[in-house]
Amino acid sequence: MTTLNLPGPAQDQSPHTAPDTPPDAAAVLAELARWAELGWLRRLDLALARWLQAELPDSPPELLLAAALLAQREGRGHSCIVLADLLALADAAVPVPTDLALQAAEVDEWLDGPEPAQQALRSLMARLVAEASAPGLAHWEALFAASPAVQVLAPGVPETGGAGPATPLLLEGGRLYLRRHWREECLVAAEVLARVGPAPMPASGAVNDLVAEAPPPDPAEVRAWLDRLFTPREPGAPLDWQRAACAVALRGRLALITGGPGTGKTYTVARLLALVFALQPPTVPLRIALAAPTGKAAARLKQSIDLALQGLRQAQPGLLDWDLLAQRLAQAHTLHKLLGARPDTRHLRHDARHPLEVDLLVVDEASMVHLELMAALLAALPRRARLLLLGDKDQLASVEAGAVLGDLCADAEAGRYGSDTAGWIAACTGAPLPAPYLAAPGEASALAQQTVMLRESRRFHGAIGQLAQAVNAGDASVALQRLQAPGPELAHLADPQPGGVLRLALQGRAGAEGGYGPFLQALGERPPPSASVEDHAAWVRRVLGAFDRFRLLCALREGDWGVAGLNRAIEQALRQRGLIHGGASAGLGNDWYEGRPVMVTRNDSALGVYNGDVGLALRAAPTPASGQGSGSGPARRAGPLRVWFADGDQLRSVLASRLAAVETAWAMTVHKSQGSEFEHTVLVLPPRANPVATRELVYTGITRARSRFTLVAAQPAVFEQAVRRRTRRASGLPMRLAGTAE
Ligand SMILES: Nc1ncnc2c1ncn2[C@@H]1O[C@H](COP(=O)(O)OP(=O)(O)OP(=O)(O)O)[C@@H](O)[C@H]1O
Repeated sequence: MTTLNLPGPAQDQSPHTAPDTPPDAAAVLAELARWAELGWLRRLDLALARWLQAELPDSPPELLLAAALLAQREGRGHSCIVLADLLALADAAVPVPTDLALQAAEVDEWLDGPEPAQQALRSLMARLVAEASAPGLAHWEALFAASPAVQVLAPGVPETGGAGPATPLLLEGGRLYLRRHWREECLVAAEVLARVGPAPMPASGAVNDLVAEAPPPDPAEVRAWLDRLFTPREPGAPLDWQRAACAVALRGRLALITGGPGTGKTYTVARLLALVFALQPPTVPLRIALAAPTGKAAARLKQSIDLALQGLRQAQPGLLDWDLLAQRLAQAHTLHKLLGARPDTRHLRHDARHPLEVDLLVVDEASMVHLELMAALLAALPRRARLLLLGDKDQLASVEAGAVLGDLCADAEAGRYGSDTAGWIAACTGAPLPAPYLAAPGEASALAQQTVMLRESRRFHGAIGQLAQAVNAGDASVALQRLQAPGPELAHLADPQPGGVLRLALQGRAGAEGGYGPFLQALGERPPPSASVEDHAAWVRRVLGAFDRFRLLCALREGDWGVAGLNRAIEQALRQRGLIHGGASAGLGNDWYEGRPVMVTRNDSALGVYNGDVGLALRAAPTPASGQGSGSGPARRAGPLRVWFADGDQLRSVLASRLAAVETAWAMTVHKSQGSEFEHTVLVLPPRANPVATRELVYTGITRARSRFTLVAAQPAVFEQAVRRRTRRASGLPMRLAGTAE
C-alpha cells in the first residue's frame, strides 16, 4: 500500500484519458500502466491485461480493465469479480440485478491505493459505461461473450465446464473468474454436496467401506455414550452444543464445527473420536488422520486431543480400549504433507486417482484453508471417509484466494436446522433444540444440518474475551472503552512514533512486563560446550518456549509500522545493545545471527518445512574437534547455525544455510499468526486508515492473546474504522451450495 502523496484522478494525467476521447484499449492499458506505476495495481495484474491484448488485439477495453482488476482482486483473496460490483462504481443508476446488488453494496476498495486511486477507477468506469451504447451488465456480458478469451456459462454448469475451449477467463452468472479458481470452486461445491447427501454404495466391499456405510447408530446408544464422555448434565438442562456437534457429526460424512477460541472444538472432537471408536465394530480398523494448515497448528491439535483423551482415560480407565484408540490416531501433519506435496512441483501425491487411505480426517484451523488447498483435499479424500472441519469462521481467511470456511458456515450463527435434525439432536442429547435455531420452511440446507457453532468460550471469560466479542459485533466504541478500562489484561498504546512499539518489544508494559526480554535471557543461558546433546535440546526447547510467549502482529507488511520496518528496528536495537551478533562478520550469511526468529515463506517438502512455520536460528550442540585434545577433555567445535522448530514436544532442525525462503519474524502479519497463541500479543495498526485493517484482522489479532493484549494504534479512529470494516470476499461458492435444500 503506498502512502505517497498521489496525483489526482485519471483524466488530469494522461493524454489517452482526456474526457472527450473514448477510452479505447490503448487508453485503458495506458491508464492501467499508470496505476501500476503508482503502486495501485501489481505489475502482474497489468501483465494479464497486456497479454490479453497481445494475444487478442481486438479485446474490448472493458475486458482489459476487468482482467487486470480480476488479477488484482485475486491477489487480495477474491476468487472472482462480480461485474455488477464493478459497474456500480460507474454510476449508481446502472441497472444491477437485485440478487447481485447486495454484494455491490459491500464491496471494499478495488485498487491498492488511497482515495485518488478509487476515484481514478470510478472515473474510468464512468467513461467506459457512458461510451457504451447500451450501458449495463447485459452489455458487458455480451462484450465478454464475444471474446475468444472468455467462456460464458449459465450458473451451475458442472465442473467439467461443458464443451468448448479452455479459455483463461470464465463468466458465470455475472461473475468473472480465472478458470483455475472456477474449477476449484465447482469441485469444492460438488464434493461438499456429495458428502452432505446420501452415502454412496460401497465401491469395493473392502472392510473400510463399511465404516461410512454402517446404518446411523441408535440414538439411545449415542446418548448413553455422550453421557459417559461428557460431564453429566442436570435433568432439564438446556442443549449442550458440544454434544449436539457430536450427534450431528455422527450422522454424515462431513461436519463443520465452528466457534471462537476456547469454545471447546478440540475438546469436542476428542470425545467424538472416542464415540466413533466406541460405536465401531471392533473388526473394523478405523484409520484416523489429523491435519492442519501449519505445522504448529497440527502439533497443537494432536497435543490437545492427546491431552483430552488422557483425561478421559484417567477418569474412566475401563470405558474403552484406550491403547487401541491411541494407535489409530496417527501423528498430525500439515495438509501439504498429508497430501504428499513434492519438492519443486505443485503436483501432490494424493489426488482423486491416488486417494488418501483414511476413514476419518480431522482438519483444524480450517479458516486458513484456501480454495486451491480445499479443492485438493476434497479431491484426494475418498467420499466414504468422514471429514471434520474445525475452525473459527470469524477469523481472517487465508491470504490466498477463497474464504471457504466462511462460505461453508454461512448458516452457522442462525442454525437453520430442519425438523429431522432437531429430532436427532434431541434424541441423542436429551435436550430439545432451542426454537430460534429451527429453520423457516424451505430454509434448511443440507450443509446447515451438518454444521454446529459452539457458542460458549471456556478460556476467555475476562477482558480479552469481552473485547473480542465487542469487535466481532462491530461495536467499536464498546471495544475502545474496554481497551481503556483499568486492569493488566488490556492496554492501548497511542504513541505516534514506532519507538513505543520497540519499547514494548524489549521490555513489555506495566501489567505485561517482559516483551522479548525473557527470550533474550534464555538465549544467553546456552549450556557450556561440554553439555550433553540432551542438555542442548532442553535449552533449545526453553528458548523456543520463551520466544512463543510474546509476539508483535502487524496489519501491514511494509513501512515503519509494518513487519519489515519493525523487524529492522528491533534488529538494530538488539545489535546496539550487544544482544545479537552475526552477519558476515561472525562468519554467517548476511542476514543470519544466533537468535534470529524466522518464518518459512515457501513449502519445501524435501527439507520438511512449510509456509508459515516459525523457527529460531541457534547453534547446534558443539561436536568434538577431531585430532585435538587437552587435559580437560577433547576440544569441541561450535556447532553450525541451524533453524529449530518445535512440533509439540518434538524438535526438528534444518541448516540455516539451506533455508532460502525465510523472513525475520520478531514481527509478523496477523495473517501468518493464525493457528498460534502467545501469552502477550501486541497488535500494531497502521497510523492512517487502510483497507487492509478489517474487523476480521483485529478479531484474529486479539484472539491470539492468551492473557495480555496490547493495541498499538496512534489514532483511535483507525481502530474504529477497522472494526467497522467487514471483508466480504467475492465467491460463487455460496451460490453453488445454495441448492442443498434438505
Ligand atoms: N465441556 C467442557 N467442560 C470442561 N472443560 C472444557 C469443556 N469444553 C472445553 N473445555 C476446556 O476449555 C479449554 C478450551 O477448549 P479447546 O482447546 O477444546 O477449545 P478450542 O475451541 O479448540 O480452542 P482453540 O480455538 O484455541 O483451538 C480447554 O482447556 C478444554 O479442556
